Amino acid sequence: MILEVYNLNVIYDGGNNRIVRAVNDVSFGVEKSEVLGIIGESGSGKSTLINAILRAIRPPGKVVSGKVVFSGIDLFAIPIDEFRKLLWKEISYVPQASQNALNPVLPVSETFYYIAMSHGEADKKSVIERARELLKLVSLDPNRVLSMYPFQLSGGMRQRVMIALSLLLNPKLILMDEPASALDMLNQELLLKLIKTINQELGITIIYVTHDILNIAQIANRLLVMYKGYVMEEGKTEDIINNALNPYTSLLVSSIPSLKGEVKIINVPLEDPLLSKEKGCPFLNRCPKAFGRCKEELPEIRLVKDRKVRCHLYGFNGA
Ligand SMILES: Nc1ncnc2c1ncn2[C@@H]1O[C@H](COP(=O)(O)OP(=O)(O)OP(=O)(O)O)[C@@H](O)[C@H]1O
Repeated sequence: MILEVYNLNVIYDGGNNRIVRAVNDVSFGVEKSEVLGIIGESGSGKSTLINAILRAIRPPGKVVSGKVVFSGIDLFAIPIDEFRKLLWKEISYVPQASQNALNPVLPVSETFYYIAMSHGEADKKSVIERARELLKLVSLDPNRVLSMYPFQLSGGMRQRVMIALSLLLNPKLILMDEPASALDMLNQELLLKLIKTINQELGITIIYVTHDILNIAQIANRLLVMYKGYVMEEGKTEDIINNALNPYTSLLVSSIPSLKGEVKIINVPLEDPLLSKEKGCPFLNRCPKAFGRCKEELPEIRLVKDRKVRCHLYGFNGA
């Protein structure tokens, strides 16, 4: 395993007992060289989970408990400056609003150099040489792009520059938070192809966070399905797409028109964020299969063959 997350709990404390439990007892592992897709609708805690792994939760947010281990290193236990040394070099991050993440007053070449320099790579010539290679890899023309400022690049180009930047110091793991969300269809397709190349040809492990199951199903080896901060199901992409076990996952899968031939309209209003520790299943109010026990008891995560699922339908002897 390159990354292991154990029993992670993150809250946002809004005062007056308004506590949002954004990440609830989340545990999972990521194998070296795989693409893990983390999927869930808006507000399910995906970004909070990624930010927690990156030690980037700020007040009113708080990591209440949990442990994250990267290549044997306990990420929460090391001093923050040791942790920062791992960023870009070992773990890179492509943020959700990646289009706005580039420094607006620096040309692209200086951004590459700044990041390399802040990690001890002082030879500008070799940094720019590497930047050229990477820009070519992401299908951009280095002769044009290196001297351009972010405002001169289109959204799709900026996104690709960010991905090139994330590769600059040869990381082993890249965390991507909704990288395709602001792109048009064509750019989304190009991005997915690029992520496949990065994973398969460079052997880099990727965690890809999204609400778009159609996109993620094309590139992820495994999926982790989140709802209201809970992991509802985890398994191989193929198994989940062909035979979702949790009713929430079924709902997500049935929204893929090209795979299932129909689009189900979910006409149940979205719920408020989770404000208190719930008694029953987090999906109770929207679940077509809910029964008595679902109201009373939060289902545990159970192993069903090689799948993990949180649902009382699978509560007895892993049946
Ligand atoms: N700074 C904050 N203060 C209070 N609550 C927050 C804060 N950030 C996130 N939350 C809440 O935490 C929960 C999880 O949010 P999060 O952004 O992690 O979800 P998400 O799945 O990434 O959603 P999206 O795809 O919209 O980014 C939501 O209920 C959200 O309202």
